Amino acid sequence: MTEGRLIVAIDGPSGTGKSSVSKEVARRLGVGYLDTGAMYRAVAWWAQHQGIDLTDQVAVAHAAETIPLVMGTNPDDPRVSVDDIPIDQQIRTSEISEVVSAVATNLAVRSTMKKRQRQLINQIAEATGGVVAEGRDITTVVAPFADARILMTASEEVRMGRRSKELAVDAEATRAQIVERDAKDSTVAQFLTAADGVITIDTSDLDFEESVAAVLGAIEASTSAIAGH
Ligand SMILES: Nc1ncnc2c1ncn2[C@@H]1O[C@H](COP(=O)(O)OP(=O)(O)OP(=O)(O)O)[C@@H](O)[C@H]1O
Ligand SMILES: Nc1ccn([C@H]2C[C@H](O)[C@@H](COP(=O)(O)O)O2)c(=O)n1
Repeated sequence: MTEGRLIVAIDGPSGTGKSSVSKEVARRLGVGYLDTGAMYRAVAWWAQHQGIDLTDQVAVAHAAETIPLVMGTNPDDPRVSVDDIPIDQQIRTSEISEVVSAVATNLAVRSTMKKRQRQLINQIAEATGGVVAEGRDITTVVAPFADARILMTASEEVRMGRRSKELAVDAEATRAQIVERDAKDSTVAQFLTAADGVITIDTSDLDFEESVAAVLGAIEASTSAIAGH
């Protein structure tokens, strides 16, 4: 740990429970939280709001550089706003879920996001004593220096079940979206298998509380290993 600041990086495919588990872990540790997927969603929403065609890579990259985005980092209320407009609901619509990969696979956008996310991680850790940051490339690209690096996985069936329960829709209706999005996103980020030094937690047979306990255990193991070094 750097000067008493705890940085936790969590990656994994869609629907594994990264956001809900990360928020709870941040709450229990009394540190901040960063949802990096929400940042890609915000860029997609902002670009569309400005009439930009998401296949126009240069215009979308410019939108990512200039977006007046403010990320809430309180795990109890991680509000996302653009130009002072709260957009939490707008960015989680199925319309945005369907198009967000076009933004997330734009390499110029990823480069801008990496800088912003790394800056935010350091600022949040400075302000609250630590941060739990989650996404697809946090353990590998954005914060490979994190004190604990975790890949959360779950079988496709379990992930679809969790997502469809949450959205109150048929599991089959979510299959195509989840599978297609992960396939596209995994062309630019490694979140299907763990990189060296990253601890894998398979939550397929774990309930929510057990998943939180497993992540807290992995953080404890990683930080003890660093302290004993
Ligand atoms: N271990 C678990 N057991 C049962 N349900 C869980 C578990 N973990 C998370 N859930 C539920 O699964 C749903 C999906 O979780 P969440 O949105 O946190 O996933 P995610 O990995 O962040 O997905 P995405 O990357 O698509 O945003 C939520 O309703 C959450 O409460
Ligand atoms: N670090 C990240 C975070 C997210 N993404 C992509 C993956 C999704 O297509 C999109 C939204 O993420 P979600 O809110 O569903 O977790 O952003 C990424 O490429 N890198």
